[in-house]
Amino acid sequence: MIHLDHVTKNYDGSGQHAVDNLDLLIETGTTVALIGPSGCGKTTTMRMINQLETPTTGRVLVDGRDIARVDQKELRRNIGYVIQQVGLFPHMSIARNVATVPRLLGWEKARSNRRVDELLDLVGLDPAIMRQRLPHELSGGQRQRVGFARALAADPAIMLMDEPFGAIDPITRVRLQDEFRDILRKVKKTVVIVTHDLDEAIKMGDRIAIMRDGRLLQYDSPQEILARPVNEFVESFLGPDRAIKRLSLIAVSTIMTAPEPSNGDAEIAADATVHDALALILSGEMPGLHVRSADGTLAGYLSRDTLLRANRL
Ligand SMILES: Nc1ncnc2c1ncn2[C@@H]1O[C@H](COP(=O)(O)OP(=O)(O)OP(=O)(O)O)[C@@H](O)[C@H]1O
Repeated sequence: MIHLDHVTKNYDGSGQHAVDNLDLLIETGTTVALIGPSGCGKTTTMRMINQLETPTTGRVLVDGRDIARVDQKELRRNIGYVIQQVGLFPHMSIARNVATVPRLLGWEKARSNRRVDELLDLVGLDPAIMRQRLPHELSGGQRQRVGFARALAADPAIMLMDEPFGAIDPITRVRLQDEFRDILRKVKKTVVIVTHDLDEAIKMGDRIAIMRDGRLLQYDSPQEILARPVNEFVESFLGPDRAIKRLSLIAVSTIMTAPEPSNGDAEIAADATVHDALALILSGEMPGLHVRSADGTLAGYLSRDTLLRANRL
C-alpha cells in the first residue's frame, strides 16, 4: 500500500502549494488514476512516490515504511516508471533497453535474455523480430510497448505511469490502454497513472483521484464519481456526457431479464456494456436484444425499456 500522508509540496520560490495537504491511500494491487486541470499537482504527486521530488511537509509511506528512510536505489528498483516520451536509449538495441534494470542488478545473461523475450511477448512484440532493432526503427506505439516492458523488467511491485499514452494516436492509444490494463491486472501491480484524459482514467482506474490547485477533491471508483460528483467543479470537469460514460461501466449481464425465445431480435455478448447495447438498439428498430454467453447459450434479454432505465441505477 502507498500512503501519501498529509503531503504538501512547495517548490522553492513559489508562494503556492503545488500539492496541498494531500492524504491519499492506494491499496496494493489497484490502479489509481490522478486527473485534474493542468497544473493541479498530478505529476508532482506521482514524483513524490519515487522520490524524484521530496515533500515539503508530510510523509510518503510504502507498505508502512517512510520512503525518506529507504535507500533510494532500493526504492526505485521496486518502482517501474513509464513516461510519455519513452526515453529509450537510442543507440541500444530493444533487447538491451528492456534489460536495463536486470543489467544494473547484475543478472546473468541467460536469465536476462529469457526475461527480455518473455516481456516482449507479454507486450505483443515478436522477440525474434524486435530484439536487435534500434528504437528509431519502431513506431511510437511499439516504442511505448518497449518502455512498458522495460519498466516491468525487474518485476517491481509499483508502476508509475505519467501520461503514458499522451503522444500516441487515438486508435493505437485505445488498444494500448486495453492491453496494458489487462497486463497490469494480470501481474497484480499497484499502479498510479497520471492522465488528462477522463476516458483513460475511467478505463484504467479502479479509483480516480480528481485534483484541483494541489488539493484532492474526490477519490472514488469511476462508477461512484460519475454517479455522484461531490461538487459543481467535479461535475463540470466530468462533462455533460457523464451519464453516457457511466453506461460503459455497467455490464449488460447485471441488468438483463430472463431469456426470451429467439425471435429474430439482434444479439449481444454477455460481457458487453449497457453503452454497447444502447448503441446497437438505437441503430435499428429493435424492441430488445438477446444476450448470449461465451458458451453459446442464451443468457438473458434486454428490452429497450430495461436499457433506458439503466441510467437511473
Ligand atoms: N520544478 C518546479 N519548480 C517550480 N514549480 C513547479 C515545478 N514543477 C511544477 N511546478 C508547479 O507546481 C504546480 C503543479 O505542477 P504539476 O506538474 O505537478 O501539475 P500537473 O497537474 O501534472 O500539470 P500538467 O497536467 O500540466 O502536467 C504547477 O503550478 C507548476 O507550475
